[in-house]
Amino acid sequence: MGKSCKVVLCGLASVGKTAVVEQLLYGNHVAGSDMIETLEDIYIGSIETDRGTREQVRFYDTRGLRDGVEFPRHYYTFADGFILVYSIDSKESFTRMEALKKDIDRYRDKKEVTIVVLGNKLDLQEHRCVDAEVAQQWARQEKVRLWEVSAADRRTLIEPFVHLASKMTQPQSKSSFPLSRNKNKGSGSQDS
Ligand SMILES: Nc1nc2c(ncn2[C@@H]2O[C@H](COP(=O)(O)OP(=O)(O)OP(=O)(O)O)[C@@H](O)[C@H]2O)c(=O)[nH]1
Repeated sequence: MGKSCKVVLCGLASVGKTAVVEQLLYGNHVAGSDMIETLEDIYIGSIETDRGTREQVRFYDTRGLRDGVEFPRHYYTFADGFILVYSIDSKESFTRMEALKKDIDRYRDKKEVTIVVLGNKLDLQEHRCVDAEVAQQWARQEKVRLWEVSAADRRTLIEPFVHLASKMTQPQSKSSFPLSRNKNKGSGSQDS
């Protein structure tokens, strides 16, 4: 088991942040169940990576953003990863998520954080307000991965969380230290 990574879940209120993390870890969220407003909850999970290792992840489920509620700045600097959640039936939640991504880029002082975006409530197709292709195009521009998921269907959550855990714990490539013990010039390579 490697080091524990810190992942912050954030987004507009009621988009399903708690539902997503509880469905992933416990498999017991029933969509539409009574909601309890989160202040901050911490979940510890063991997530499998695409290398077959298991990594311990601390999920910080944050207070949902509402009018007049700013996302606390300290999260920007201490997280190793972010899960930005919007709901496909709410354009406002997408706009708020975009603003969060901008603020992460502006305020994080770590060189690298992994960001995964979830368009939740995929089961509410008939109420869709955020176009899937427009969302994917935005994600490509921002160089982040985006999945549409439903907290009601745990299978939709596996791929994004495996991706997140794998990226956050990716071993440093040897080639990122190009000149150590190597007298040949120009032998370095760039991380993709
Ligand atoms: N249909 C449907 N409902 C969902 C889904 N995910 C969450 N919900 C419902 O949406 C409501 C809000 O879910 P929460 O998980 O409490 O949302 P949250 O973002 O954690 O809310 P705050 O803590 O207030 O920010 C609850 O009634 C959930 O059951 C989903 O994928 N589909």
